Amino acid sequence: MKIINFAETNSILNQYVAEIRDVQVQSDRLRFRRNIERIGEIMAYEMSKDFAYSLKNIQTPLGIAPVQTPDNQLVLSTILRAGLPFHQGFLSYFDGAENAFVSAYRKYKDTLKFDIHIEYIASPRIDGKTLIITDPMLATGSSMELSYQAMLTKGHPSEIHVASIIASRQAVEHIAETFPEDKTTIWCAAIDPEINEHSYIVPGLGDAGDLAFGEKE
Ligand SMILES: O=P(O)(O)OC[C@H]1O[C@H](OP(=O)(O)OP(=O)(O)O)[C@H](O)[C@@H]1O
Ligand SMILES: O=c1cc[nH]c(=O)[nH]1
Ligand SMILES: [Mg+2]
Repeated sequence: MKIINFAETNSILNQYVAEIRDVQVQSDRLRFRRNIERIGEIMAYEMSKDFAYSLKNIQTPLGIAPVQTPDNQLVLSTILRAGLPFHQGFLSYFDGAENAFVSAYRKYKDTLKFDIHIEYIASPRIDGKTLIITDPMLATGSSMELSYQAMLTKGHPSEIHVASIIASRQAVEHIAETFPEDKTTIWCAAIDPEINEHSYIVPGLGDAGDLAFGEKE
């Protein structure tokens, strides 16, 4: 399994990651969502370098221009709700992609224990396609794993890209154990060392869904 961690390279992306983590800045919801979207845009651009390309001859008003363009059939899937602005960032670049949406939420049994519930999936067939699953937070990795299992009811992709912004070390290990080794790549902007007793990433950024859209009751 390939793991691409953008924190290992200095780029402007680090500024956006710093802002979504920063308690003084992250409460500006518009900026929070836009930063997540911008990280999605940059990640999409970097990911596009991994696709398969072929030469097309493009008719311009003055002649024929040879251009290498990607041939992958993309399915851009996200996990509601925090995934929405991240998904939008990818979609701004991969505008021809098909889209899938999965709902996954933590149903608490008490303050510490919870199950992940998947209640909604809207997806095209994914057989032989490049599946990109976006979710800004990978804490335990369970939402990502169960969403992927739900996507498999729609077929088998030829390759899988798991895209997150902040992943815990534990989640990266969990994805490595539960996704097909030979066709999965994990893309993230940071790998944080731990999760706490509430399964929140530390230092992380807090609750991405609440920061983007407001607290749930
Ligand atoms: O790796 P896990 O331990 O499964 O946790 C990560 C999940 O938690 C967040 O969603 P959340 O459940 O907070 O829902 P929300 O997007 O509606 O806020 C996040 O967007 C992931 O989907
Ligand atoms: O740290 C975490 C864990 C789950 N969901 C979040 O939004 N943040
Ligand atoms: Mg949340």
